[in-house]
Amino acid sequence: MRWLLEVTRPVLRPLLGSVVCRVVSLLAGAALLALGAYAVADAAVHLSRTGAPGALRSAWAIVSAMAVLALLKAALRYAEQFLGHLVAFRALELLRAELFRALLPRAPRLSAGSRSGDLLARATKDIDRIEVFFAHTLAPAVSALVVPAAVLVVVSATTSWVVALAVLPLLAAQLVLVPALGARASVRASRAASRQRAALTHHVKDTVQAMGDIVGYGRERQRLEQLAALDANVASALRPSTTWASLRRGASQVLGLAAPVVVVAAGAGNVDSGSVSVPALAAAAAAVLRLSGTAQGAEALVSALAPALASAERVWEVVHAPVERHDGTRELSSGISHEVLWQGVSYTYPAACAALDSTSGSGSLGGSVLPGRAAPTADAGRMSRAAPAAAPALNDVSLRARAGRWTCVVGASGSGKSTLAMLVLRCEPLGPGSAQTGRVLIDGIDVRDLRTDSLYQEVALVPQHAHLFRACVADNVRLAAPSASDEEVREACRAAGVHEEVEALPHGYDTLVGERGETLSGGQRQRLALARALLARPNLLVLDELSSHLDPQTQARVRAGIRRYLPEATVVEITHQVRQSVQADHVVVLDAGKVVQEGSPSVLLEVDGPLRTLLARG
Ligand SMILES: Nc1ncnc2c1ncn2[C@@H]1O[C@H](COP(=O)(O)OP(=O)(O)OP(=O)(O)O)[C@@H](O)[C@H]1O
Repeated sequence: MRWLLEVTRPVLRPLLGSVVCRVVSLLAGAALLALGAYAVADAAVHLSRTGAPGALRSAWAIVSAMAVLALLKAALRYAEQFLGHLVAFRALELLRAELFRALLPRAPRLSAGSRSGDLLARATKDIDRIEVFFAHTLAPAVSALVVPAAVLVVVSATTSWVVALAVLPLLAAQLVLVPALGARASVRASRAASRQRAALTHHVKDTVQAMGDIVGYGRERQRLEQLAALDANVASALRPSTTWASLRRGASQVLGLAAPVVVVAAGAGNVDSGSVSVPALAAAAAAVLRLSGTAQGAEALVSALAPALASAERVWEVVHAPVERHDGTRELSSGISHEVLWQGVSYTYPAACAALDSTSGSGSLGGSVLPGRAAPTADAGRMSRAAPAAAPALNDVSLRARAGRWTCVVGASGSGKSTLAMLVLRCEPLGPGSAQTGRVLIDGIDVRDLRTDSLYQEVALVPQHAHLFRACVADNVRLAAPSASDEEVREACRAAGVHEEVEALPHGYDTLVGERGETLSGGQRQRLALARALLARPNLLVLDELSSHLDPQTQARVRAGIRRYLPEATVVEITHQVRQSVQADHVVVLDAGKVVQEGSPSVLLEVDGPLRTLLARG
């Protein structure tokens, strides 16, 4: 709560304005009802005493006063809603900015080790739910205290303190006892529901992304069943909260309706003795009746606050997740090609990450997203118990990629090639069970000691599955260098061997590539990602399976283009294409996380060793 108020400090003033408008509007509402009741009771008393209706003159005065009060109430209600929503949307903006600011120093590890659906749920739904706290909770809660107090003072002054005192316990119960009923259980249930909703979001996102496969393999029914199960989980997680909310609402209404009866009962004696008039008592009963809705704001506070706080907690977790590794302070010299040295490197993936990965396609039912944080759900507990200790992806690997040379790392699938590349850019996931020993050095500096901006300025990674944004081709390439001219973008695309294909698109470089580049072929996507990396003119280029979608001729053209564009850069290429690796300056063969052979390809091909075996396998 304190954190929420700190983040949203800039909106606290309009929030106060919204609270004041609500309080005055509710007081106007109570006065409106009281005035009406007073007028009716006065007329009834007059009728019973004289047998004739009251004077028209006072009726007009009362109707006019009521009209003014009604207009005032409407205007204030509008102002309250306007300010409340202004505050809410501005608060959402502040919270989203806070979340994204927190993600930056944790990226790219956070995305490498997290379930993106859960992260998405925190950034969208959870933050949206906090809106309730600002727009619909604070003002009602404050007015639930202030308005009854003010009304009781007026009741005491216009009738008797006995009447005010008699109704006080009912109001106190409505404001304090009722909201406390099941409050903790509601917060617990809301927390559980938030986690289940995140699992649901993740499942929906997975399903939408894999729609083609799901329909192709006829798995629609299973996916729908899993969706229904996740939906049922959300509902059952919410059940205690909704049950308590109904009980609170019922109790609050009973107390609210009992209050005017108590006013009448307590004031009857005073009426008999003549110290309180019937119209005054009727007005007091009406005002107290009007309070029942106001006091229900306290009960509504608990019902609305529980999910808002549970969501706030989930956002807080991301914002306050430890930055596992702080940025370094050293810089790489620019303008020279760099040497990379993996020195006795072993790396094991986080166990939870491996377990989550293995369940992601089957509608997994919860789990933590943050590397380094224990998953708080029962499911996640089950996962981590069930997760076997992961085998190291790299096992004491030592190798050197010489400055300005082209080094190819080859090996069977799963031998650890991509992991090797990931460690250079420090984007390996961290979390329980992850372990790295040894060092990765660029020009003799441990990559962990480097400043991130220096690392990313000098080193570019073209990953296996590069992300293309829903934007035009040119803007996708420009991600690496936003100020690059059209000609520079074209030049990078020429070097990546994709220029002609882009020109042939309906709008050339202005063609929208669709979500994740779905309107392009796999090979075109890869080469656009390469063009993006080239445009940054890195001095160390890491290519992860660049050629997997390319025919041998295109591969040769792309390799020549890279060399022409970056003649001095060090290139580390991770590839399955053993045949193409023989064109490199240096080849490293990995097997089960270990280097089993390395050297110049011409020398390696002369001996009957792992490279020749891989080559023979094709
Ligand atoms: N995010 C991850 N979480 C857990 N284990 C992982 C993760 N990524 C890779 N691994 C495991 O680490 C090992 C090495 O994987 P890596 O991707 O480095 O191999 P690779 O040689 O690049 O494979 P491929 O050629 O198929 O891409 C594999 O056993 C793989 O299952």
